[in-house]
Amino acid sequence: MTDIFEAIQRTAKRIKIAIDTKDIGYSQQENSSGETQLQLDIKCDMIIEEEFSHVASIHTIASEEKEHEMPMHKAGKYYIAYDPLDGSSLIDVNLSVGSIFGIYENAFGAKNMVAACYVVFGPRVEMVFAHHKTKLHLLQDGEFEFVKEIRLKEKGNLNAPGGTQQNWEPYHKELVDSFFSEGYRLRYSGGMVPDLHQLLLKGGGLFSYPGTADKPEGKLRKLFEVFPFAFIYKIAGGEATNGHVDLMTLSHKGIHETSACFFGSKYEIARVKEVYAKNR
Ligand SMILES: O=P(O)(O)OC[C@H]1O[C@](O)(COP(=O)(O)O)[C@@H](O)[C@@H]1O
Ligand SMILES: [Mg+2]
Ligand SMILES: [Mg+2]
Repeated sequence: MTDIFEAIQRTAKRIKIAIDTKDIGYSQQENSSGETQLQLDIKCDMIIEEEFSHVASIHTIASEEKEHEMPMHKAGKYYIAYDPLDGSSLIDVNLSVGSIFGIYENAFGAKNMVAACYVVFGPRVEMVFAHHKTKLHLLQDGEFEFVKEIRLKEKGNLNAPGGTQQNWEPYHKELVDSFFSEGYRLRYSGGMVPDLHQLLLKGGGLFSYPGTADKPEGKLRKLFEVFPFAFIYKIAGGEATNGHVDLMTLSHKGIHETSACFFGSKYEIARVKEVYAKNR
């Protein structure tokens, strides 16, 4: 696992340079989710593919920017699914973006996840790696330094509601509004990495990306967005659900499948489950 941890650190340093210097124009290509890829999405994907190709323990990779899985080393046991540049549409307005990694053993699938990691590219570069604990690292003078273990409180005070409100179910709107009525404050940038990072570091709250009339299974992709954050939140003492069941119990069809998702501290997720149970 240390070899993977170090490879991710190398990708983070190279992606930081790419973000700072690379032309951010659009490519002519779309990814498997039908989104036009930025030159930078493709560049970051190539950086990660290249760094992982040197790590013998990696068997196969899957990327948001690649249609199919890509085999790497036959003798390796880890399967890594990653989103090379999450929130890339925020680059041109200079908001924070990130990279997300789900690390699976023997095959892709929530039940096989053994570690997860994300890197936030904001005013500073930070990396959160969850294995047996959820640990924060900060890039300083070219090296990542351990900062602290992250633990969520039982209840937070931030609310990050994703999805097109016009298409929310009425009970979902009531749920979101009820947190605001309780004094929760709105925090939503449109980048799941900085939005979920903020909740983790400020003690908790709720991030939701529900199923809606236009996107019944939500927008966020299971293998490289939903499962990694579900794993990270659970190790940090929080919870993650699709409204009905723990996200880590879900199966997946294909590497780009999406799921409705809610991440938060225990109090908020219990409320989500209560409301969704009544509206099945
Ligand atoms: O604009 P919306 O519908 O709120 O969606 C925001 C979500 O989409 C994403 O940008 C999707 O990720 P990509 O940028 O990697 O496609 C998440 O980071 C974010 O939480
Ligand atoms: Mg993404
Ligand atoms: Mg992306």
